[in-house]
Amino acid sequence: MKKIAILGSTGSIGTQTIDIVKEQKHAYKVIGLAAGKNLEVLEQQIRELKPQIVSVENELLAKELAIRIDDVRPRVEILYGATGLITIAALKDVDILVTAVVGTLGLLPTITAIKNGTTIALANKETLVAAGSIVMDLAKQYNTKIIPVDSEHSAIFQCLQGEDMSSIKNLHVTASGGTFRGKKKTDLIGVTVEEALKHPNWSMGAKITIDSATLMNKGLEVIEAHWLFNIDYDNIKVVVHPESIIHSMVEFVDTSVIAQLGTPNMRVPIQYALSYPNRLINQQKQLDLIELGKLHFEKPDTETFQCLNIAYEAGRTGGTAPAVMNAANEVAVQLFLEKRIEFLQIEHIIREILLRHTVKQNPTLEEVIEADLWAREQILNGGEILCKQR
Ligand SMILES: NC(=O)C1=CN([C@@H]2O[C@H](COP(=O)(O)OP(=O)(O)OC[C@H]3O[C@@H](n4cnc5c(N)ncnc54)[C@H](OP(=O)(O)O)[C@@H]3O)[C@@H](O)[C@H]2O)C=CC1
Ligand SMILES: CC(=O)[C@@H](O)[C@H](O)COP(=O)(O)O
Ligand SMILES: [Mn+2]
Repeated sequence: MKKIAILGSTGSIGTQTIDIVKEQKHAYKVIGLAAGKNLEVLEQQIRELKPQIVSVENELLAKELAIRIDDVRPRVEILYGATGLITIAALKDVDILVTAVVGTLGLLPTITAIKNGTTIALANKETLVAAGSIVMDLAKQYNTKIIPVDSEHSAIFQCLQGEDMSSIKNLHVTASGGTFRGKKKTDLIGVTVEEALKHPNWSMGAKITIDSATLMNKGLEVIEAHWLFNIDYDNIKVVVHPESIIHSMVEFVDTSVIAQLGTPNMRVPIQYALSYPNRLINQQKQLDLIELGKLHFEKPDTETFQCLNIAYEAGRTGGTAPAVMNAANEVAVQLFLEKRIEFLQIEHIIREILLRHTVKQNPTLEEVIEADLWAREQILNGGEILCKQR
């Protein structure tokens, strides 16, 4: 039986991970859970799974949770804040840590788990975007496995099993195109948060759904693929595939292309990350190609959705550029979700912050964190004019 801990247990990836754990009771035991604010869902998870230790966003929530679960036996240790996440990541007897929080909040717990030798099922792509070089170097140094959960990277990882990495010619990362696929810049003026949150194929958390609509999600995934598979940016291609059935492909030097297919369902890559190197029988819907009939492919519209090229550029620049881009994106998306800026301002803000930034090459972890905080501050404290621009 594998012991697991989940950071972000109440979110989209977190709750689906728990569905799998409940379905495969014989295979997994949850010993740690971390959530933000959603005490209702967390309480339910604690009652069902009886973890040893949990964490929430702040002290007040920790106190409220303690009252809610006062009757639960054996008693559950309750922590909070960044220390709570790091303490759970540092647990010695966890076999797999699922990192399913959003944003660079996941960085320090991931590094803690790597140093602990705990296998990571990585959903939290922002960690690799901000500090890919540091994270991958540490994983190598501590001989810690990082297994991708992100559907595209899980697909590539599956396609690469038993393959020689030197035989890879190109990675082909598929993109749904997001909710505004086919729209032009003028169509995007004044689009609402509600419209942007309607992903055509996947039901996901708010931040990644907006990232998908701007194509920044694909940009983040290109950088994630660069670090996970050690492939040059020139050899990572993005193809729009509106059905999200092919989750990504690997093209080899002999022109063969291997793809991984499935219905758009995150439970499959999550399950694979947990059961790797084995596959477990499950109750998920089987893909029916005859029912589907056709699959489509097109070039990404990088004129309308500029975030994809911004990410390629930041990735190629390297150093602190991806961390700054990622932090600017996190803040801009949050401002959009709070209806404080327009959809099109997201890419404008990211570009502007990158222009203001002096890139530091080969940054230390502290310098990455400093760059991340600098970008956030630029927008939130000095960005009045930036955010008002329409
Ligand atoms: N959703 C998906 O299908 C996919 C997601 N990913 C990636 O996985 C990650 C998670 O995404 P998703 O599940 O959609 O996000 P959600 O927004 O649905 O979930 C985020 C989780 O993080 C928790 N959280 C927020 N703040 C804190 C905090 N301060 N301390 C501890 N926990 C906190 C939330 O808790 P609470 O709700 O209790 O506040 C929630 O459990 C992202 O990096 C995303 O890019 C990758 C591929 C697919
Ligand atoms: C499910 C998953 O992995 C998401 O990252 C998904 O890929 C988002 O879809 P887009 O292709 O629209 O970005
Ligand atoms: Mn993805």
